Amino acid sequence: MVALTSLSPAPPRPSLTPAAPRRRPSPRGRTYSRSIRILRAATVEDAAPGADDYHSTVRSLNSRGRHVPRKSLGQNYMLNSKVNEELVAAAGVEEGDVVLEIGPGTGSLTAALLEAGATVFAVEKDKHMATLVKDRFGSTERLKVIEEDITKFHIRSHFIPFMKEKHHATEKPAKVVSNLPFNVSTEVVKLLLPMGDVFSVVVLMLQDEMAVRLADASIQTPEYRPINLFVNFYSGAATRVSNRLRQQKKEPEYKFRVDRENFFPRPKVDGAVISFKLKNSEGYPPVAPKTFFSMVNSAFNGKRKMLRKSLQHLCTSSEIEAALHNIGLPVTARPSDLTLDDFVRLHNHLVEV
Ligand SMILES: C[S@@+](CC[C@H](N)C(=O)[O-])C[C@H]1O[C@@H](n2cnc3c(N)ncnc32)[C@H](O)[C@@H]1O
Repeated sequence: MVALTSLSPAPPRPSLTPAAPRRRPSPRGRTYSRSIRILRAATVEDAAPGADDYHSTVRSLNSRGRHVPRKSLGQNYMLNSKVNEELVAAAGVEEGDVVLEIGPGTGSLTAALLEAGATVFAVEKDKHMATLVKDRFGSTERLKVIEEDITKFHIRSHFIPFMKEKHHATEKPAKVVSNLPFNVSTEVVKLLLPMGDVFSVVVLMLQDEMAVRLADASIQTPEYRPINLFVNFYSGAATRVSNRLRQQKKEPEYKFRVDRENFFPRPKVDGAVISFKLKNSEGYPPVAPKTFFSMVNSAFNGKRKMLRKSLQHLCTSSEIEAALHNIGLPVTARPSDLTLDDFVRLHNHLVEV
């Protein structure tokens, strides 16, 4: 039986010493990793119906022939129903909410969302898991399962009509709650954050390291990257009041760490839950996102270079120096010295040149 550890609060984040994988010889003389051994052993276990613990997860996986979790699809299933409940609570899901869930897997988080009274639109890439989750909740009208790859799926054209139908006349925005496959998390974050007209809150289980980088990276640190500017552009408090509000409540919010022992099979890294409050377009900085992020990416291509050098394809270095001077920054500034507001002002000065 795998040991489940409880949720760990966000700060401080103690470092964990990963347990050495236990191995035992297989009947054919090969060795199985611990997770596969657990999968085999559990087929004979009796699980409490409906409980999303280790036994029921494995039972679901075995229900239509033995299904070995696929690493390429980031199939690390949640064993701890408490974590699912915390994910649902982090998004403030309530009766009547419409929620997008990416990768329902065995449906353990889906069950917690339905239990909270939500209507769920679930997108699952694995045909086997999509069928499994459809079978599990077959009779409810509060669930739609689509077998698709979220990175290729046109969310707007499928989700908005569903949301309108389920919300009837209300204008209430939807939410996203998901235990994401770690391998597509950056792509999914980039896909979802600019959708503030559809979603108010996005709560995701990510790799802990990524959640920390998104929530904590500040200027003049090596972790500060274009993705942090992207996150601040599309989520958090509106720019005009951002600095003051951010001091009151950090955005995005790192909610809690989830030890790797809570997943099956156990990944090599811990997970963490992060919450983004999406802005709608009135809250975006006053720039065209396409040209703005093209400038930001160019600036960070030469991360250690001064902006007067790395942005030379846009303007002459003296024009860049003048723009930096005009916005109150040293002419020798590097990209990691600039906040989102600084970049916006620099962009607008350079565009006007
Ligand atoms: C980390 S598991 C989470 C499963 C379940 N929600 C849970 O908490 O146990 C990720 C799930 O996402 C699915 N998945 C992987 N890549 C996907 C993609 N590109 N689009 C949609 N689903 C995907 C996997 O098949 C798997 O079911």
